[in-house]
Amino acid sequence: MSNQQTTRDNRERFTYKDDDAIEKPFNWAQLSRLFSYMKPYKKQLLPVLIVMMVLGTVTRLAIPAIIILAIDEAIQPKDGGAPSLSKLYMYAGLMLALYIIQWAANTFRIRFTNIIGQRVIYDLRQDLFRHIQRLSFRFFDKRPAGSVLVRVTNDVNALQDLFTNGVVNLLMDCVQLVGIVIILLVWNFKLGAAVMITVPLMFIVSTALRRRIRFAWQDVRMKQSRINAHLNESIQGMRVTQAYTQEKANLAFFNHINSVNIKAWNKASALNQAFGPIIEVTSAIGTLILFWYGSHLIQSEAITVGVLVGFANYVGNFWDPINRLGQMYAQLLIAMASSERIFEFIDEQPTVAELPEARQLPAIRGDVKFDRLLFEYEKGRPALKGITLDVKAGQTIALVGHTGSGKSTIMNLLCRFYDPNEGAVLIDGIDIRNVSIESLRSQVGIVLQDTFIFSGTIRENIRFGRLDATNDEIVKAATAVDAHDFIMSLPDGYDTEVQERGNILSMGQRQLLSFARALLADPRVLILDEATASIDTETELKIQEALKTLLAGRTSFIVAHRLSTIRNADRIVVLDHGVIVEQGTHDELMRHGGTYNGLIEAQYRFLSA
Ligand SMILES: Nc1ncnc2c1ncn2[C@@H]1O[C@H](COP(=O)(O)OP(=O)(O)OP(=O)(O)O)[C@@H](O)[C@H]1O
Repeated sequence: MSNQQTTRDNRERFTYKDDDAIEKPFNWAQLSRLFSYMKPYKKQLLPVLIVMMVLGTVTRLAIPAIIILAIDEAIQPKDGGAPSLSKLYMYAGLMLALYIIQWAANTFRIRFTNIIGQRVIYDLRQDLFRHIQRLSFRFFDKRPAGSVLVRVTNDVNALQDLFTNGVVNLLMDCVQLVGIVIILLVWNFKLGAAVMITVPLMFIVSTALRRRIRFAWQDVRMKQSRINAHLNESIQGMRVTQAYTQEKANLAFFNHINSVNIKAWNKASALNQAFGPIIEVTSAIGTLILFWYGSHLIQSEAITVGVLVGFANYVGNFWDPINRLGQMYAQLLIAMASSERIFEFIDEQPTVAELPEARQLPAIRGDVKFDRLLFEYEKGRPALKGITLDVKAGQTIALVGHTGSGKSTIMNLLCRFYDPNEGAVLIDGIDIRNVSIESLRSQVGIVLQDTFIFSGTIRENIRFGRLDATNDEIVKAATAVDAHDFIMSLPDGYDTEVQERGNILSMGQRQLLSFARALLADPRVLILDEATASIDTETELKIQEALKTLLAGRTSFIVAHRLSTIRNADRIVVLDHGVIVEQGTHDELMRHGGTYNGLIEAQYRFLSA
């Protein structure tokens, strides 16, 4: 294979779906929704802001006026009198005072808006996380974890500048601009209008550029989002990458997306910088007009030198906010794009919704009935095709069948991670769609094959089953499933810190922890997805014993892989392509000589091969 070929393959190694480009620059409804997050702080924010903004703006606008007075009354008095040093000192003192007030007002405003801005960001992130936690499995099925992560981190961060100083600066710049325009026009209408004649010109020239800047930043955001999604996936899949020694190939792909990102960034920032010269040229033209036309007016004694100097000062101040507004425009666009992505998540409704009139599921006995369940994850591909099963409280049911036959799906419906397309799941005769999700899941426990261990101590990981459990109860639960000894052999016993996904624990140990967790939760109905990984015989025995303790007195459904578990079940339900094909005890099914018999014989053949 040629080198070139390899590079091309690497570029196409992973595919990430780009977000759609946003055509409209502004969506006012969305902007107002974004600003509604500032509402709770309105009362706190407004009075302080108004005072600080007025102080900042008035002092800034007053300084050139004092310069005019200093020239026209102290340095070269209009009435032809002698220059006055004492007056000059007075004006200088006044200017110094104004500068100090301006500095104090601005410093206070910036600190204050930073604090409020951070609170708004906090609220937004909190809102987003609260909502994401409510979303159903279907939502997560469709998206890589990385893309969800990026919205809670990067997209919310992108709003930071806007909320901390952006909005206030925008307001101040607008007020300052309007103030300068009014002052210039009132002071000398002709000169004012002449100086500002270049403004519409600048807007026309920059229109095309603004559009290009907008698309360029959008492109940068997409490229960054791709990097984030890939990074997340790479870190999560690091073991597989290293096991298959794919580091070099992955690096080549990363290099590709990384350099594409840099190119996009360079392009956008070059376009952004082109905005500066446009403003500089227009401001230079404005200044030329000012001095050319202003000196005419001085000659005809229509204005004084002081007025010309004051005008020059105001005109200088006039272009600063325009320049900042240009930059602010890019910031606003980024904020718009990010808020659209954030609101898309916030507007996503959980597909498994709680009825408004949902009642609490009373303490249950544990009778479970699946009534003619039909279910499909994707339209046209049914995963369950009419499942009916009646289970009495306290029974243990083993679900067996080929991979993809629908075992986990039945369990997903019992926990209400999804709702069936047709049919119903009843617990003690109550349709689980009519009760609150919390009251259901607090009585239906699930132990997954891939035990999830969170960062924290072993104790806290077990306590996950019931947050108000005492330390004694935790030890009791761990002892009951025979996890106590191994926990005590860890460096800090129950206080040993385990990292995300429990990397320091073995598979068997993780399973025992998850049993302890479930035992602590003490649900009436227990679902257990048995691990397929083979473990040593001693641990296997331990797990079987622990299982007995865990299952005692509960209605249990086990997606079973071990013959020992299957044999101990009250009933074995055999699934095939979303249909129950057989059910009965081990002996009955073996005698029957059907699918189950085939599965068991295949397992024996495999074990003795
Ligand atoms: N989140 C999902 N989105 C779309 N299809 C899915 C999803 N989960 C499962 N399926 C499909 O539904 C069918 C049943 O899957 P299910 O996970 O219930 O099988 P299973 O019997 O538990 O398999 P295994 O023993 O391999 O865990 C399969 O065809 C599978 O491809």
